[in-house]
Amino acid sequence: MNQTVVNVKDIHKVFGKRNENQYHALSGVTFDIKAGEFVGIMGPSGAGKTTLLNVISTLDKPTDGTIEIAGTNITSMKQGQLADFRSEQLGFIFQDFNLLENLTIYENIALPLSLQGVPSRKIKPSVVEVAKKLGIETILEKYPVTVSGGQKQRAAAARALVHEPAIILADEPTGALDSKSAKSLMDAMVHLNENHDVSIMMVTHDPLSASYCERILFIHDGSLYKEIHRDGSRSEFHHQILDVLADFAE
Ligand SMILES: Nc1ncnc2c1ncn2[C@@H]1O[C@H](COP(=O)(O)OP(=O)(O)OP(=O)(O)O)[C@@H](O)[C@H]1O
Repeated sequence: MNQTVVNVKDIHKVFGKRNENQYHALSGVTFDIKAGEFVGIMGPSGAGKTTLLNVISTLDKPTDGTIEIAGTNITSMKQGQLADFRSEQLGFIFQDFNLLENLTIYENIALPLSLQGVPSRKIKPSVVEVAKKLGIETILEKYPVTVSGGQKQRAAAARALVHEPAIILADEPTGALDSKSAKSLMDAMVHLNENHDVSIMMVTHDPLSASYCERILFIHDGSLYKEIHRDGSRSEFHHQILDVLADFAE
């Protein structure tokens, strides 16, 4: 049986103080992500996707409910412990790459390990290995400004992966990429997921990027609206996704 990497149980998030205008951004969301799964989170604007990602990322606390990541209950952890947990167990990929411009691609990828105090002789093999997995081993000495958007996002993916986190959390990773770079990033993510057993949770608005996932959770008005699995081809799954999104437009 597959191990559970993320267990989200009856999560609520209420913004605003009691007696004021309160907003229920999440209302009882429950789901699991198993080790080695590639799960997409979709839903209309304002549905609660970013709020969900923030509470799973430990960047915000749910008002109620529990979240376990790699067997640890993060909802009961203190701030200091959370920072350590985040840097050891989570890998992040954002829309805008967040690479440091004055560091080389190599130094950017090495950053999570440098911050953890890993000696540099141990860092090098890890950086080279992850760069090979993402096909960017030839640009390691370059600076971000000199490489393409697609290469920057692969470097960001390598940085998210170098410390072997329990899960990669991606927020609109293809949002700033042209369609060719987006396709090659999604191919790279599928390769990591299928050949290296990397668990990924990705929030996206883009049905084509989402079609690379194995399973999509649709959030609507702070609740889980629907869940679909990919059984056939990617193009069939793409159509299934578009059908669910059409429900929201009605
Ligand atoms: N700090 C906050 N204070 C009050 N309301 C908030 C706060 N953060 C988010 N919200 C509200 O919670 C709801 C869910 O927001 P969220 O950003 O999670 O949606 P989303 O699905 O990620 O939307 P988008 O696709 O537009 O990014 C929105 O109505 C938003 O206005």
